[in-house]
Amino acid sequence: MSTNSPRIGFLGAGQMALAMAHGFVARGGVPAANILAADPFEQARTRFAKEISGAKTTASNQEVIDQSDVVILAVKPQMMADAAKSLTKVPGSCLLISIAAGISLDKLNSLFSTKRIIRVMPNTPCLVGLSACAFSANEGISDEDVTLTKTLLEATGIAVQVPEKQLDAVTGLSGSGPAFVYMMIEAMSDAGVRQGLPRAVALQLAAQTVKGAAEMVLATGQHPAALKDNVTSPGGTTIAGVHELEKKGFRGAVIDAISAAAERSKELGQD
Ligand SMILES: NC(=O)C1=CN([C@@H]2O[C@H](COP(=O)(O)OP(=O)(O)OC[C@H]3O[C@@H](n4cnc5c(N)ncnc54)[C@H](O)[C@@H]3O)[C@@H](O)[C@H]2O)C=CC1
Ligand SMILES: O=C(O)[C@@H]1CCC=N1
Repeated sequence: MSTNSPRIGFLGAGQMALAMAHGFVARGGVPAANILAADPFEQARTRFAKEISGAKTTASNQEVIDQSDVVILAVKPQMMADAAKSLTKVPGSCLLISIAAGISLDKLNSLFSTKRIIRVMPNTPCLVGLSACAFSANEGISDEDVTLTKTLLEATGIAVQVPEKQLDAVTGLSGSGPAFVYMMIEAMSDAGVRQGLPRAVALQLAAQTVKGAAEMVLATGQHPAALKDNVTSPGGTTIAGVHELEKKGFRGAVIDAISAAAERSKELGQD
């Protein structure tokens, strides 16, 4: 993307802005000099400038809007109205991309007085090029804006377009999902330690097992249940563990966790 690379701005220079900017520069061919991030907190600006070497920062949201072709709205949902109020005008030349959980396109249209807006739900693995992003575009958005958004997101991993009504479910599944998987990895490595493995060995084996199992699902296209059956020998070790997980309601707990996160996303949109 380096020739005619867009100038990319961020309102909010926190975790997600850093993860996405890193992906754009490392894998999207966006020159760091094309990135400008605004944040009211000096500490956040300093960290952003240090981690995205060559990027610029400012305390002024309007400066970002005026100097960018694409602006990622990367503030917490509760701060979105304040961020919008800090702007005098959003020029038509600027495409807005909101990554805030729960905030609908309708709400964003009214806050920012523009309809050139796309709503995205990314996740933190943007940082390592393995994000799972979904997005929905405002009615009337041009194909060029959709293609540009998809190209930028694909520099951080994968990007799928979904109807907006599915974005709360996406938020529960892949937006919040990394946290649930980290808990699983932590629990697996604790179990290894309990069985006598050194912590570093247990953690490495747990993380690689999750990565390898995920890759098997993606690379083979086989149903996870079939892949599970391949691991599960008659009268063997795996079925003993599967029985414990079923007794403890593992599937129900995962379904409830993702449903609770999706419900919270809906609530955030109504606040
Ligand atoms: N952390 C995650 O895993 C994910 C977060 N998101 C969404 O991304 C957004 C950002 O989340 P994080 O990066 O985790 O939060 P964060 O708290 O790390 O970053 C937000 C930044 O916004 C700044 N800020 C506050 N008020 C501002 C204003 N008026 N103008 C400009 N900047 C302002 C804060 O100082 C902070 O540095 C949220 O809306 C969240 O729903 C979406 C997907 C995943
Ligand atoms: O916890 C949150 O609200 C954000 C949105 C998705 C992941 N983190």
